[in-house]
Order: sequence, then C-alpha cells, then structure tokens
Amino acid sequence: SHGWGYAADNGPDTWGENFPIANGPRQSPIDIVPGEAAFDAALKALTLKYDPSTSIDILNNGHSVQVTFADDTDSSTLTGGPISGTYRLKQFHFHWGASDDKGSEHTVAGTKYPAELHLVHWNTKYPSFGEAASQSDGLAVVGVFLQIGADNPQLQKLLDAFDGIKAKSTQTSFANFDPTILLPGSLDYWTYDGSLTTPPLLESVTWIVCKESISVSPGQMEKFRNLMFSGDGEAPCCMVDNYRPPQPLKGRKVRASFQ
Ligand SMILES: COCCCN1C=C(N)c2cc(S(N)(=O)=O)sc2S1(=O)=O
Ligand SMILES: [Zn+2]
Repeated sequence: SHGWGYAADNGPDTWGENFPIANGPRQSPIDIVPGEAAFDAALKALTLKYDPSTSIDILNNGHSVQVTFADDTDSSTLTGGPISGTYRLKQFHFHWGASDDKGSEHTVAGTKYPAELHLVHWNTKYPSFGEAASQSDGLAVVGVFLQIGADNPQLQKLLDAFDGIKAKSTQTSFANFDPTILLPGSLDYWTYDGSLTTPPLLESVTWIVCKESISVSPGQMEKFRNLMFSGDGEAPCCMVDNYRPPQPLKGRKVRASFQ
C-alpha cells in the first residue's frame, strides 16, 4: 500500500521515513496537562464567525471525512484568541477510534476521547491556503473533543451525509452548513504552537483546543466507523483509528485562556 495511512505498514510510526519533520521540535498532537498549562490573561476570547453559505461539499479523502468551505472571502473567519489578524475557515474534519476508549489526537492528562473535531483556518496575511500552510504562523486549528453521551442532534445532518461518501475519494455537495452548531457552550481553550497531525506534518499550526467537549452517542460513533479507508473495488477497510498519538512537547509551553 503506497501513501501514508494509519495501518501498521504506513501509519504514524512510519511517517518519518518520507516526512522527517515528524521528529521536529513542534509536532502535534500533544498530551495537554491542565496543571502545567499557565493561565495567560493576555489571551483574547475566540471569535468564530461562520457563514453557512460558504460550505461546499463533504468528502471522504481516504484519511477522514472533511467538509470544505469557500475561502475566497472573509465570510467564515477566526479572529481573537491567541492569534493576530484574520484566519479563514478552509475545512473541518474528524479523527476517531475503533472503540469509545480512543480516537482523539490530543489527550488531556492522558485521557483519550472517542473523537476530535478539527476546524482548519489559514492566515489571510498570506495569498493562499497553500502559501500559509508552509509558514510558522500560517494555520490555526480549533480542536473540539467529542465525548460519549446523549445523541447530539447537531451532528445528525453531517452523519446523514455519510451514506453517500462511504468509499475513499467520494464526495457530495453539502450546502448551508453552519459549523458553529458543533462548538461547545464555552470557548475556553488551551493553546500551543504545533503542526499538522497528518503528513506533510508542517509546523505551521497555532493549536487552539477547547476545554469543553461536545456529546456524541454510541450509535452516532458507529456511523463514523462505517466510513471506509478503502475505495470502491478495494478490499473493504473501515475508517477507524485515524489518529496520530501524542508527540514530545520538546520544551513547549501550553497556555490556558481560563483560570
Ligand atoms: C499544503 O497542504 C498541506 C496539507 C493540507 N491539509 C491536509 C491535511 N491532511 C490536514 C490535516 C490537518 S490537522 N489534522 O492537523 O488538523 S489540517 C490539514 S490541511 O491543511 O487541510
Ligand atoms: Zn485533524
């Protein structure tokens, strides 16, 4: 099997062969230890302003399920928080496990959540997403943990679209979706300098991880697990455990926006 993935022969432990930055100084995800995160009063509140008319389609890219947004205007943006300037929403996607005891990329004092949502934004001081992705302050990803609980009706529209994108490289239109409904009530966050958690593992991400999680029911988790890493006509392989484990902190400081 060519190309990176999450299996034994192409998973996170092998990524350093083609992407040496995998062993770099600011890799993600990390284990967040709340007791070691310093409250920083200078950190601003997050301002997330999303326009549902910018949502375009939902895609199974063979690694995750991703909803892509039109990013040619400042219609859906992230401002405030630890960043300066305006970052535009490009896409959001998830990482999850084969069972409810794992699946998140970041962990909190060693605790794994069953899934993690990533909202990917790029710094408009650069001319394009691609340009931004290679700059140390080019991207900002908001992470939200999903924890097992009651059915989450806000996820339902998303989950209902999964039947049409079961196989790798399939997509369907996905209009008028407002990702705001996926955010927790509190936008308290931890923040640190990190990287993409998948190849090319670029060290261009300001991570903003929400302290509060959102709920997902066991039945809803099964819908994520029915997606496939494999394409039509390939040996079927369920899309599960598409998470990179925590990476060395290497002296980085994690700051908290809350006391
Ligand atoms: C020049 O393009 C670089 C790669 C583009 N991306 C691909 C990913 N797999 C990816 C993963 C991301 S994550 N898991 O760190 O949020 S963000 C992101 S992404 O920035 O949207
Ligand atoms: Zn991600």
